[in-house]
Amino acid sequence: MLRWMTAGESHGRGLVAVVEGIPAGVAISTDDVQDALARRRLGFGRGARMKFEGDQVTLIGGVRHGRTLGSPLAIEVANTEWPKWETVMSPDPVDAEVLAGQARNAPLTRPRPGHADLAGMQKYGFDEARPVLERASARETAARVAIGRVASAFLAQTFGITVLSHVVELGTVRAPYGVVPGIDDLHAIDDNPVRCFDPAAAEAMIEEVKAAQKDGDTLGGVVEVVADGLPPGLGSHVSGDRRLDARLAGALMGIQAIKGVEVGDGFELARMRGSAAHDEIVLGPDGIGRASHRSGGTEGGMSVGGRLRVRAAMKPISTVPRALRTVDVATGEEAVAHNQRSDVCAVPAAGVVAEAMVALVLAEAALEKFGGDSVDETRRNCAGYLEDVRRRGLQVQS
Ligand SMILES: Cc1cc2nc3c(=O)[nH]c(=O)nc-3n(C[C@H](O)[C@H](O)[C@H](O)COP(=O)(O)O)c2cc1C
Ligand SMILES: C=C(O[C@@H]1CC(C(=O)O)=C[C@@H](OP(=O)(O)O)[C@H]1O)C(=O)O
Repeated sequence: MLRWMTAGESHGRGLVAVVEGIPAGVAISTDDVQDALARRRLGFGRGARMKFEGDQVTLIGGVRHGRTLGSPLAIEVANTEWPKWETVMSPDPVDAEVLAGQARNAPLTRPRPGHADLAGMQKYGFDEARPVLERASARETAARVAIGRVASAFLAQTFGITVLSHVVELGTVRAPYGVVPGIDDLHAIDDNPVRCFDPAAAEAMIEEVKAAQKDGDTLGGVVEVVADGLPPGLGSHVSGDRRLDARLAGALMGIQAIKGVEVGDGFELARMRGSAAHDEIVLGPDGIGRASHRSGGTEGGMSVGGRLRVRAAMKPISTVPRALRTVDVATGEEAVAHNQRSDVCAVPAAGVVAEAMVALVLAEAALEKFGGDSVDETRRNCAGYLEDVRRRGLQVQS
């Protein structure tokens, strides 16, 4: 069983993530996690905060001499900006007069449409948005990326699975539909400012971000996560909550601002006839397999083996510089939403977060299927299963 959790506020001392259930023997280092966090910070359109704030990784527990121990893994992502926020975000009580002198502590009473501000104030009984937005903020995704990096190391080292993402839509720009890059191409786009493999689309996406920024506006988009090398049989048809699709969708929808998920050709399939939509079953060189990959790699809530494709749609950033209408909850008067600064677009970063969530779900499903307390044991269990699949004349990679 794999379980995970994060804690920490956007302007707090730092974030903490704990993941339990990763087998012993996974090679992982502080640098690996630090590099994963650096990938999340990239992307054209992100705000000023990405430049001046730093993530400082400390592996607190669960790793010794570069290998996991099988015990809970705890990772701290400390925030280099903490000294500036130490008073405003102090966990301990602060003298009211001292707080009153802090400009950063000015009550945020003009909630932003589309953010968690107003709903959180309603639910938790706060008079202003700070106590809500501090946790709602996608800064928290740094902690998820940290443990996602451990999950992807486990997947790569145990099964040879690679999980990467690319941006398929940004604002109104769409990369050529249905063209899915190979894993090498996906590695190569890491340096691309919008993480889009199609040069013309990437160029248009950059222009679209510039135009939105000029207009004081924000953008969303769609990312696709590709996982290569899956064994068949992750997830199950037997109950809705065990379906791999359901778990992937839940994990991706759990990312801030993600409003839609599709597996494989998803919504496009809904517009096709059945004769064109399904992946026909054929005799391949290595046994019985599939002629196409429109399903995105799952049938009946189970991985079919090979490539998994899942997309997540991100709404435009809700802190719109050309601020939207709101009501000041302190005065009851119409106002414009508070807006200090914001990302214009964070779609490429959301792709990196989506990779982390997919890696965690796949690691969880793989451990359910194969068990094992060490990487060697999990690998052995998987090899025995795949041998049996092959013996029965079925392909292991569709
Ligand atoms: C990587 C990333 C960066 C984000 N950056 C911002 C931002 O700068 N400003 C903002 O208002 N929302 C930003 N968001 C979105 C908000 O966190 C999100 O809209 C908010 O938590 C409300 O949740 P909901 O959109 O799911 O309803 C970002 C989301 C992600 C995934
Ligand atoms: C700090 C991060 O993202 C933040 C996510 C975020 C939000 O509202 O979600 C709002 C912005 O912060 P602020 O409102 O303080 O400028 C982003 O910078 C990060 O991704 O590390």
